[in-house]
Amino acid sequence: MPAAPDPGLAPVPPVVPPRRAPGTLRVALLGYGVVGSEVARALVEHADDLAARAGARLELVGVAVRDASRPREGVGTVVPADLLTEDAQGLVDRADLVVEVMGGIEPPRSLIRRAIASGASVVTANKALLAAHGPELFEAADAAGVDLSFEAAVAGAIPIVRPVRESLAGDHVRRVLGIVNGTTNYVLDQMATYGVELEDAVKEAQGLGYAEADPTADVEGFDAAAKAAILASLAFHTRVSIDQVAREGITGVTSADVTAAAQTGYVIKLLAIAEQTAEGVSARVHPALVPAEHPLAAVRGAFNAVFVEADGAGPLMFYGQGAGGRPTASAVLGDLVSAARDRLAGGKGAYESAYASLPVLPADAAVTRYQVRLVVADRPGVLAQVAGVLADHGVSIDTVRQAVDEVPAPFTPGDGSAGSAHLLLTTHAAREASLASTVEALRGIEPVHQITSVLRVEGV
Ligand SMILES: NC(=O)c1ccc[n+]([C@@H]2O[C@H](COP(=O)([O-])OP(=O)(O)OC[C@H]3O[C@@H](n4cnc5c(N)ncnc54)[C@H](O)[C@@H]3O)[C@@H](O)[C@H]2O)c1
Ligand SMILES: N[C@@H](CCO)C(=O)O
Ligand code: NA
Repeated sequence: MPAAPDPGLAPVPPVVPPRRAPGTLRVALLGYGVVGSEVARALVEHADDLAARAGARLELVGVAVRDASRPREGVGTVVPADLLTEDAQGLVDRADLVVEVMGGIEPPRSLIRRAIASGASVVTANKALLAAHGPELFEAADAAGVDLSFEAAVAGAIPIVRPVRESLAGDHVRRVLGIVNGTTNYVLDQMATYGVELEDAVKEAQGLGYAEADPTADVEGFDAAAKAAILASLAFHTRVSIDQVAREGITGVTSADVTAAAQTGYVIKLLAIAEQTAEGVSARVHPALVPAEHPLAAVRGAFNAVFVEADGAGPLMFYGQGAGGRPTASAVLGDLVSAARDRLAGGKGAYESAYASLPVLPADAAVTRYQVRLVVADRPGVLAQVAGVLADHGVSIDTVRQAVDEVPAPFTPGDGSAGSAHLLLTTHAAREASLASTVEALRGIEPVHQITSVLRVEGV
């Protein structure tokens, strides 16, 4: 009788069927601007590495632009000129993977739907589109069994979508505080560091390729609001759209505010905030005072950072470049390689979960602390009168400072009239609605000459 085979050497049947021979996946690129040109460059220049990582060659089969005859850097040298086309639909129809870096709602929305319907996976950097029409696109991608990936849409190069969606899928996220717009962080930093005026700093940010085509989207907080909606949806497994995000941009921030913040131990940042409370989810974007010692205060220039607080993990901070062609292309290419791998493995990757269906709270339900600067008559009893107004509205004072010699202008920008004093009140946490009515009431009392600024305080 032959000896029984040694179980240690017995052939083990393959559990996973062998992968099909590496082939080629056709990549359509929609848009050849700041981001698209860098994606195209990498696809051409790093083709061998990308093929080895993806498991198939990622062949750039076309680049959709508005005007294919216009000369463009890299076209004819890095990227063959005959790849440029004005027929985006025709290009989508002959692709396995579609990269949308055009921006705007249409035609990207229709093109992405068309790609999904034809069985292609999609990578997009388009936060405006996802924040407005994400659910319909995710549902279509789920139904078609294809990926719709968007790491570049939130905080550019920083891996944040994947960590929140996948690495934290077993935890309970409570709060996300993000500096998610490079342009406004650059502007506020230039104002704080060099005393540059807001408009001049915006022009510089445009020149550096950080700003959206219409920089109002950055300065007025729309771009950050789109990212807040996406982050809130991911973090809380629910759906939040951009029109549910309370939004205030940085145009009301003066150089006096920036200087006063520095003098009182704060930095002004435009924050995207997503929070879950017992009542639901709140998402908002506004300038805020961040304590100088908070990690977000150290985020300079056009850099982005997202601070996440989760029950199990505790505080986490994700930091890096949130804008610019190459950084953003890095996130797009990471998604592209993942989508290619998923496709070769015969399925789709991680998908969005919105099972929680949480109510999204109105703007005036947000609870935070405030710093109010005001100019009042300098006479006995005024402080008590001001404190009384706050008490009447259920807003509790944490600290009061009166401007004295060691805190010179611009902490004291008042009306310059004799006999006025400059107060700085910091409150305990209060509802936005209570604070708004408090400020209204303060404006109505005689000893208050001027309310110089009202800023929310976050990260304390
Ligand atoms: N620039 C950044 O730092 C950055 C960072 C993250 C995300 N994004 C997002 O990436 C996307 C692209 O941004 P960008 O800065 O590269 O923009 P861009 O304006 O520099 O480039 C857009 C490109 O799309 C093309 N295009 C636009 N509409 C078209 C149409 N209807 N038909 C054919 N082509 C069209 C333009 O010709 C151009 O080539 C946007 O969604 C943006 O929000 C940009
Ligand atoms: N305009 C955006 C680009 C990145 O989404 C910014 O300034 O951050
Ligand atoms: Na990102």
